[in-house]
Amino acid sequence: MGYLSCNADSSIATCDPYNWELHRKPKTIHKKPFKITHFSYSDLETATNSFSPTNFLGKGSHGSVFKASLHDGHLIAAVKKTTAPATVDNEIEILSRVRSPRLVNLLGFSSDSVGRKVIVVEYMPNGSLYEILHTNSKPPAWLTRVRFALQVAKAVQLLHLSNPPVIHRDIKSSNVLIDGENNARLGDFGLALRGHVEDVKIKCTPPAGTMGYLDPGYLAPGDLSAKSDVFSFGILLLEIISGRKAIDMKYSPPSVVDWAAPLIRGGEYEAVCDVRIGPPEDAVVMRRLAVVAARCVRSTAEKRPEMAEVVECLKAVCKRVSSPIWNNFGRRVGMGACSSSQTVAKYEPLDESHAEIARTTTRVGLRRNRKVSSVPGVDLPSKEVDGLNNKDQVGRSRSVGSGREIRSGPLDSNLDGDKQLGGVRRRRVGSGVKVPTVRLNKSRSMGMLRSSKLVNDNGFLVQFVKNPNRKEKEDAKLLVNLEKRSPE
Ligand SMILES: Nc1ncnc2c1ncn2[C@@H]1O[C@H](COP(=O)(O)OP(=O)(O)OP(=O)(O)O)[C@@H](O)[C@H]1O
Repeated sequence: MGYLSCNADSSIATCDPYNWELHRKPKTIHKKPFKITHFSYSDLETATNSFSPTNFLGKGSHGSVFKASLHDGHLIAAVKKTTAPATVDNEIEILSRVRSPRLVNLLGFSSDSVGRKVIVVEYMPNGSLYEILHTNSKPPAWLTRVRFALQVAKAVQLLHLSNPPVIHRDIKSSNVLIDGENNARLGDFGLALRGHVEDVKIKCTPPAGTMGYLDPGYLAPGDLSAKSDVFSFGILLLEIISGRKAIDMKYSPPSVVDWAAPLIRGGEYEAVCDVRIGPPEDAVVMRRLAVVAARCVRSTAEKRPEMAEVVECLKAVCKRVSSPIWNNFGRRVGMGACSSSQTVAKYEPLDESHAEIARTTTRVGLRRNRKVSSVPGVDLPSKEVDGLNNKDQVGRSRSVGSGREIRSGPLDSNLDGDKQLGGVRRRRVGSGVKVPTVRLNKSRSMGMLRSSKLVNDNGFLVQFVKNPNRKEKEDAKLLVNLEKRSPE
């Protein structure tokens, strides 16, 4: 069973955005129907200077993206040429049914002389969140980070509230693009699935995603739920807070969740903030961001919050960051309040030596995240996770960049530095909760890493409320509220 595929022409012909019902319509949905254009390929060739290097915007795991100037320069678009036709069909099918200012929207499509489809989407002139966080010389300030986090959370919420829901399956910083008004938008729907989790289509689609962001509990088609997106969003949030990549071999542990989870659990919220900008002035901001990220990456999917809850939490955080004077009024009286812009300026990049010292010292190399995707024809496990044994398999497709095959045999796991190869096994941990442990081989295991401590303690929030004296009342209330909605 492979990617979802559909005939683009027919999917577009039958597409009607008015039928895109939502359980609860977020304000961001466009009410008007939108037009998907079938561009002539020669027009796209002209618009991209024959897909010339000067128009090249970037390369992903399935193809390249070019800037196109259409309609006499009145429409600037991005044209994606891909080597994986199924992902294009899927992206066209899904994006023709949903549209929002929070998404990189579909403008149209075309086919070359041999029938390979290309997809035309809105052009995002300000790069990706990955670049902003990891390659730009000036790291973004807290307000920018929180805004981006909120905007992505809204995008994911919108997808999950659609009817039928859309599960993106590939939320990561390189799929968050920044538009001309400096707003974050979620793009790349090549792996997205539209439907209810009990639908045969979803039940038959092998797991896919990107190493480092992939829900460790998503091992078989039947494991998929919107909570897998919540997990990936949690990793993205940790990345936004810390400025660390989802997986970075410069650090030990390389996985951002394995590094951040114990710190957050121990109440060391500021330890996970990006050392280049220091913690936000308002300590509550850091605490809330860390708590919500930690909840999103909980190993038990049911215990993760819904995106609606994450959105509400981030909205509140956004308010606090954008109005620091009001929020910190009590604290600042007598200390001299500073303006919002001053607050931001205070945490602009520290000098390089400071940042260097503050970083973890175990640097062993650099590695980009890899996309793993469904492989047609892979023999999938029929049993539930509880019954996984050595014969169970999850298909993995080619890795990004390296062009090497990722094992499609039994998964190897790497937990607590365990480097053994082998099949899927189970571990019983402190809380008595059974957790499937998946072995990845040494060089490819990072995406499946997770904190055993996180599992052992069976959740962060229990830890947080152990020492209520150290927390502000308001935070305690927040945690209790969050926990109530996601009972143990
Ligand atoms: N709409 C767009 N506007 C501007 N640049 C874009 C747009 N879409 C993609 N890009 C650029 O092209 C690059 C490749 O995008 P693509 O979606 O193919 O892959 P990716 O998300 O980086 O990786 P992967 O394929 O593994 O998800 C992006 O990193 C980005 O720099």
